[in-house]
Amino acid sequence: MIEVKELRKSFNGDVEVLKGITTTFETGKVNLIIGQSGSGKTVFLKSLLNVYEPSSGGILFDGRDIMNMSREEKQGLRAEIGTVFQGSALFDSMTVEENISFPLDMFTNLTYREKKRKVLEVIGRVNLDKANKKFPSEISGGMQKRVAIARAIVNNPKYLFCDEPNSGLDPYTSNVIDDLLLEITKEYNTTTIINTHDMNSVMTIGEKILYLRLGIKEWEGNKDILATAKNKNLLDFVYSSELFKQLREFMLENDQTSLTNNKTEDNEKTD
Ligand SMILES: Nc1ncnc2c1ncn2[C@@H]1O[C@H](COP(=O)(O)OP(=O)(O)OP(=O)(O)O)[C@@H](O)[C@H]1O
Repeated sequence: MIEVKELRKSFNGDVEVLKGITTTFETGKVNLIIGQSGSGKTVFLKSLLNVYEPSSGGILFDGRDIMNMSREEKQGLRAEIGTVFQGSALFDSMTVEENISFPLDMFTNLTYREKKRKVLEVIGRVNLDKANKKFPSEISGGMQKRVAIARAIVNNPKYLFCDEPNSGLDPYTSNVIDDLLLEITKEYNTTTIINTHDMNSVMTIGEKILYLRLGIKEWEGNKDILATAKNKNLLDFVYSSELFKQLREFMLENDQTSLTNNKTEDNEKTD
């Protein structure tokens, strides 16, 4: 679990980008951060990772506040975090297998055989068995994402951070990646935090959704209550596309029908 308390971030004492965000991300859940461009999603994610030092507030990784950690403790925590950054950020000159092994080379003293076993295990998990000797330039964008995910989970992380994991992917491949991230979150019991612009992800894997606007937590909830949310800014943002607007109307209509049916059933029971 990651608890965020009154998190603030400004750069060079200038304009405040994060304006006191408080929230909780539970273990074993997929947590999505959404919001317009410039709302502070990346700064938020990088502050949690301590790539940016927060101006004030608290960030507790299962009770351990990163703001009070020594350099060594931060390094220890870093080994517990898997990251999938935009564009996959793979090393072009390394094979798929070597890319995935990288965190094990960096953070562990495992033997060559142990590393190999772990690497092959996650390669199997993300269905890349036939690509392990290939270079990133020889595989598709979707496969590159799967390599990035395999690399992020190879060291059994407690926390998984993903920045726009679907960017540049077609809708089908995006779904495959979403499903994989959800499955991995359950299997590895990670606290998963994903920055996304993908409304399909929001509707399908958003176990928790945090909506940021102008550096403020404007709304939080989950995909099941999104359709009935009342926050106008959130609705304008999420349902800005005609397709999602229609989907919401359909969901609300169905909700209304089921409410009416329930009422009738209740009345019948009392009659
Ligand atoms: N290193 C930095 N120094 C100064 N200002 C920054 C820095 N990084 C981000 N900002 C500012 O913080 C604000 C939020 O940026 P951020 O990248 O977090 O937005 P975002 O919600 O992730 O947008 P997008 O969806 O386009 O990626 C922007 O106004 C941006 O200019």
